[in-house]
Amino acid sequence: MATAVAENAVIEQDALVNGKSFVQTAKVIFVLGGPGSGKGTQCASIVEHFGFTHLSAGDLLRAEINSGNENGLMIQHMIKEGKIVPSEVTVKLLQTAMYKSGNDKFLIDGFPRNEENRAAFELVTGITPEFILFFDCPEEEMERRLLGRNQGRVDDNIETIRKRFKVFVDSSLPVINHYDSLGKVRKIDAARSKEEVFACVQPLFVPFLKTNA
Ligand SMILES: Nc1ncnc2c1ncn2[C@@H]1O[C@H](COP(=O)(O)OP(=O)(O)OP(=O)(O)O)[C@@H](O)[C@H]1O
Ligand SMILES: Nc1ccn([C@H]2C[C@H](O)[C@@H](COP(=O)(O)O)O2)c(=O)n1
Ligand SMILES: [Mg+2]
Repeated sequence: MATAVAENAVIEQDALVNGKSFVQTAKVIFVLGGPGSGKGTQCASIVEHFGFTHLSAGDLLRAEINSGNENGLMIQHMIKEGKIVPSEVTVKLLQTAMYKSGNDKFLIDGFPRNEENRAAFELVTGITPEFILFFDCPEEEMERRLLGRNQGRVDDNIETIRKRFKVFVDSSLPVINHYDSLGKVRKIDAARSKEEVFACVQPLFVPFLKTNA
């Protein structure tokens, strides 16, 4: 409870930065793609070259499990089952992380995962994404990568992986299609090497480099 109050204070305090609201200055790119398509891997390279803050919704939720917070057990269960955690939890975590970062350029990885995520983020933050970076990869390749990832994730087992694939097709692809209808999707063939994928990603971020002019 005390933590929630403190986090709200951070958000309210930071409503204006240099006379501009955070919403007016923040640049957000949603990074989407199936489980194992390489979102986290590519985000790490984008951060290195373009100074974005990388916020993985999955990582924030996993951190919450270990924080002793009241939602921890619920989140753990949802992740083990490959299900999507209620938006009010995830949006709050993202919002807090954005304000705390002090940055104004964000890669939001693995979010929005469904229509509820999308609508809640837009309603609560008022932020419209610059574009959606979509890593398109066949399931067989994603499955191979996830089974070889070896990071001790409770959801990197074949049973949960199959559930996550189904949730991606049923709930996440419609969100990508929604943004596509608005002309906001930048689709990348993610079935190639990490370097080849990044070579396609890089030009999309050049406009976000700060110039001295
Ligand atoms: N282009 C690639 N070629 C081969 N392996 C890759 C490629 N990109 C990432 N990987 C590997 O695949 C695994 C999954 O990558 P990563 O964690 O970036 O995927 P993700 O989309 O973030 O997955 P999740 O949705 O489960 O978090 C990692 O072990 C990573 O090293
Ligand atoms: N918007 C989100 C993002 C993630 N989760 C949960 C459910 C996912 O299977 C899990 C792992 O996410 P990943 O690290 O693969 O991006 O986290 C969610 O509920 N809502
Ligand atoms: Mg990831």
